[in-house]
Amino acid sequence: MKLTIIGTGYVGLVSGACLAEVGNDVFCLDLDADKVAALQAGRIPLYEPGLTELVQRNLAAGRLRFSTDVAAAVAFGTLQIIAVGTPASASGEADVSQVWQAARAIGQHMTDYKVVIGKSTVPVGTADQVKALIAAELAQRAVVVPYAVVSNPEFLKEGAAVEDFMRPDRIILGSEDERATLLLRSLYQPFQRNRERLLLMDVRSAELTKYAANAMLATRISFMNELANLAEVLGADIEQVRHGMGSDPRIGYDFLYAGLGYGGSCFPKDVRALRHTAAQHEVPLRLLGAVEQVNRQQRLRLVAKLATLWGGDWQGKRLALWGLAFKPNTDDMREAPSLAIIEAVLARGASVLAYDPVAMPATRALLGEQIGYADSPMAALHEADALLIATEWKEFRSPDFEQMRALLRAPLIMDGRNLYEPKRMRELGFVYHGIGR
Ligand SMILES: NC(=O)C1=CN([C@@H]2O[C@H](COP(=O)(O)OP(=O)(O)OC[C@H]3O[C@@H](n4cnc5c(N)ncnc54)[C@H](O)[C@@H]3O)[C@@H](O)[C@H]2O)C=CC1
Ligand SMILES: O=C(O)[C@H]1O[C@H](OP(=O)(O)OP(=O)(O)OC[C@H]2O[C@@H](n3ccc(=O)[nH]c3=O)[C@H](O)[C@@H]2O)[C@H](O)[C@@H](O)[C@@H]1O
Repeated sequence: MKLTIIGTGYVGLVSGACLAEVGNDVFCLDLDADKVAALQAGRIPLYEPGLTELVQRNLAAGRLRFSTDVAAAVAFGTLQIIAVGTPASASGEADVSQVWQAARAIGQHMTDYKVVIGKSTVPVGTADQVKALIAAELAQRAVVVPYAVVSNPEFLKEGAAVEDFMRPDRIILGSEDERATLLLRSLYQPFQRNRERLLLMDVRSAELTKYAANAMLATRISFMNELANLAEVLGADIEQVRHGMGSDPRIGYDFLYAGLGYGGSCFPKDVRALRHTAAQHEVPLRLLGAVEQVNRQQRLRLVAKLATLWGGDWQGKRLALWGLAFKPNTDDMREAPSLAIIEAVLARGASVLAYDPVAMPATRALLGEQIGYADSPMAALHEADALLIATEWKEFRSPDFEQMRALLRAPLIMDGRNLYEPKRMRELGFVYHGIGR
């Protein structure tokens, strides 16, 4: 099939590369000329396991192309997949201006049947507005061209994006147009393995499903973080509680890890956007208000603990920080808990020496030399008064504890991801604080 992806960010690039991999002819449009030039040369502007090989292979095979040419992009695909950003605006509302821009471009240039597919996460009603915007552009041009608008939200996770796209748990399709539904069924047929994974529903329900899923996962995380704080004062261990809870199939093990709160480009903005939509319709989502509040506090949980340990005396202290990215296997720093931690530590007058296997360039672009960057986890410990772990990268799981103790000025570990066994750490001579244990 010939298809166009509008917006070649995380979702657009992964979708485009995966759809090309199964044999489609894919045209990726982006307005960012530098990004497009890099992609044309096979350079990927983000860190995502497996993506570089996938893009290079499909570029070489001629199934994948990158361009800034809007007219050519609209002319190319029968399917026009909108995957532009929908960041939070100051009020928390999703800013859908990039979606409007994409819709207008389609209306301005289309000359034959198009299925416009909303893949960006957008408030309920956006597909209807996209439809109206295209209609207005066609009216302006005084032409009649048939088209359908459907909703097909994306559920991939950063760090496992290629795998998630290639083997989705489910594909949500909001479509009220039979011809469009048939085309999308055949587009996704190669990704369905042994069973039907495509759930067909009306457009508004599909748009809401995306927010509902992210809000539910964020709720589980805040629930566990709040419970962890209780476990700590009760002398229980949240890790053991997590195992006990997860073994009930009605609860399940996924997304029950207590930690430093959720970050990333989606949970924070989507929870906010859903609350905003609800408030607009005077249906307050009280639970989600608490989910956000718990999350904000959780990011600084270990800084607050450090404050009780260090008292008011932070001047001249140095914190070693392992992990900057909001989660492992990505260099994405959007809403990373590490940023809130760094800000609080610097504000109190201490310094930070950080190490992250991939996110240091992205952090430097944001923070410059406000913090130091180490070449290795061990180098970050040099003359540090404590180590704080903010991201559970695999390479932090089994370090040389003897060497760590020798390097740290004080053997204090604040483990925001519960990587180690508290008892063992104490036996090794560390003062060890995890989350909820
Ligand atoms: N990042 C993720 O893991 C996931 C994101 N989503 C949703 O997918 C959408 C896209 O997210 P990301 O890929 O992270 O965004 P992003 O910000 O990484 O990429 C968006 C891209 O669109 C381009 N763009 C903006 N306006 C354009 C236009 N009019 N024409 C062509 N290109 C344009 C930008 O230059 C940028 O490269 C958002 O709605 C997000 O909520 C959904 C699932 C997962
Ligand atoms: O809409 C989106 O963009 C995506 O948002 C999340 O994906 P992502 O943000 O890439 O990463 P997650 O693995 O979900 O982690 C999000 C945050 O929650 C935290 N988390 C996750 C799981 C857990 O048990 N505890 C926990 O604190 C992570 O550390 C991270 O900061 C969803 O998992 C995807 O399904 C969705 O498509």
